[in-house]
Formats: sequence, structure tokens, C-alpha cells
Amino acid sequence: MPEFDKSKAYSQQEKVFFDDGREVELLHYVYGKDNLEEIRGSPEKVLAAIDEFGRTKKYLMNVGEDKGKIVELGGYIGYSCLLFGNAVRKAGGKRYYSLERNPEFGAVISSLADLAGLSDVVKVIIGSSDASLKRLHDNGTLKHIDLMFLDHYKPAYKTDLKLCEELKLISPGSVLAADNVISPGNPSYLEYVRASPQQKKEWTQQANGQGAPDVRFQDKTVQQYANRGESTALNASLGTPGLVYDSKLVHSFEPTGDPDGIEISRCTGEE
Ligand SMILES: C[S@@+](CC[C@H](N)C(=O)[O-])C[C@H]1O[C@@H](n2cnc3c(N)ncnc32)[C@H](O)[C@@H]1O
Repeated sequence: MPEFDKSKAYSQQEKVFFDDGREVELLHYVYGKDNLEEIRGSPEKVLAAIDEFGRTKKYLMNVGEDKGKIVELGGYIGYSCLLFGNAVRKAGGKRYYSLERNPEFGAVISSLADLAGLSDVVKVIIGSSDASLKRLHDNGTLKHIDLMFLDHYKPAYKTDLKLCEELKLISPGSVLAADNVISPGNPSYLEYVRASPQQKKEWTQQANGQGAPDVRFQDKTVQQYANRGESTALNASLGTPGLVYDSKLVHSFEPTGDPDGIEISRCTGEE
């Protein structure tokens, strides 16, 4: 793995590291920049302004520049959305769906996507990921997901994946990229995408503990979004255990420089 360039490091994460007003502070920072007219219409320059805020002002829980029809679960202030939305457009793609539960964060994403000139590609969907996925499926907007970036409530990675399998949104040909599988870690998700269909079928027959976060998550991870009374209830879909994934861990860094990793899983078939 290459070395982390320390000059790019974000400020360290504080005890309270989001939803304390810094997201709107970021908007004032970006829109207050002297070179705003140069920034307008440039995803790269909006990303650079966000990085500058993360380095010189306050930590932001972005994917960061080292990791980085498409759906992301968890948009926050739009860093990954601009990074990947820009790549989608360059590759000739049409749509990047950013599913974000917090409406204030969703408004920040839309504002920065507009500034970056990406509002024709980016579609921000406000609501809990499981409800949004079901709605987008049921109204015919989403029939198949080519690439899904999972970066939201850690215990929901596995349950949302199983929901997508059941809805056939994820099927052979789909690729999953799951962030933060080292820090804070996601043992239940990794176990699932690395298991054989046979193993998953056995787990499905046992199917207990559905709807509750896996006990291996730390309390602070389970409670991360509890301050606004957001529900930690999880979707109880059984998934499609016969799906086969070819899965591998790509080591990388958090924007603070802390080691982390993304699990890349390609759905290769069904048994
Ligand atoms: C780590 S941040 C996402 C960072 C973003 N992907 C980036 O790299 O720029 C996680 C986001 O997921 C959102 N979130 C948490 N649980 C969610 C859920 N069940 N559905 C949708 N969004 C959720 C949080 O509000 C937060 O904004």
C-alpha cells in the first residue's frame, strides 16, 4: 500500500464530529471563497475547497481522495457524490443516486452538486436507505444497481445489501464498494460477502437476531445517529443466499491519515 501524504491530512476527529453546525459552516466557507467564480462548474475545485475545510477548519466524515446506474448509501455533505458523480459523467453515465437520511445534509449535497455543475447527474434522495431503496424499486426508477457504495449506518450494510438482493437490484454483474470495513470495521458485512452460498443458506435457515445490530459492533457505532432519535431498526430481508461474490479488501486511508479499507465485492453468479 502506498504511504499516506501527511500534508493532505484532515483535522483529527473530535468527540462530536458531525451534525454540530459544521455542515452549514462548510457551505459558508465554500461560497465565501474569493475564487468562487473559478470554483463554479468544477467538481475538482469544489472537492478541493471541501478538503481545505477538512484540513484547516474541522474534520468531515468524507470518503477522502485516497479511496475514491450508481447508488450511494449515506451522502453526508456530498464529497463521495461529487467525486463519483463526476467520474460517472466522464464515463458517459447518466445518474448518480445519493441516498441520505438527514434532510439538512441532503440540502448541502444538492447545493454543492449544483455549484460543481453536476446537478444533471446527481439525484439526492432523502430518507432512510431501506425505505428509499424500496420506493425507487417499486416506482420503477431503479431496476438494477451497477455499483453501490455503502457508507452509511454500519449495521445496515448487510441488511440493506440483503434487501437489494431480494429486490433483484443487486444481481450478477453488480459491484459493491463498502467503506470503513477496518475503521470502525464491519465483521457481519465482511462475513456475508465472503461466505459461500451454502454457508449463507444455512444462516438463512437459522435466521435469528434479524432486525437488531450485530453484537460485534461497538455501542458508539450502533448509537452514532441516535442523537436525533433516528431509528436503529434494521430491515429483516432474507436476501438471496445463492448469489456468489468475488470479494477483496483494498487497504487505504481515512482523510485524517488513519488506516482504513474498502471491501470491493463483485457479484459473479448465482447457485
Ligand atoms: C460517513 S457519512 C457519508 C460520507 C460520504 N459518503 C462521503 O464520503 O462523502 C454517513 C452518512 O450516512 C447517513 N446515514 C446514516 N444512516 C443512514 C440511513 N439508514 N439511510 C440513509 N443515510 C444514512 C448519515 O446521515 C451520514 O450523512
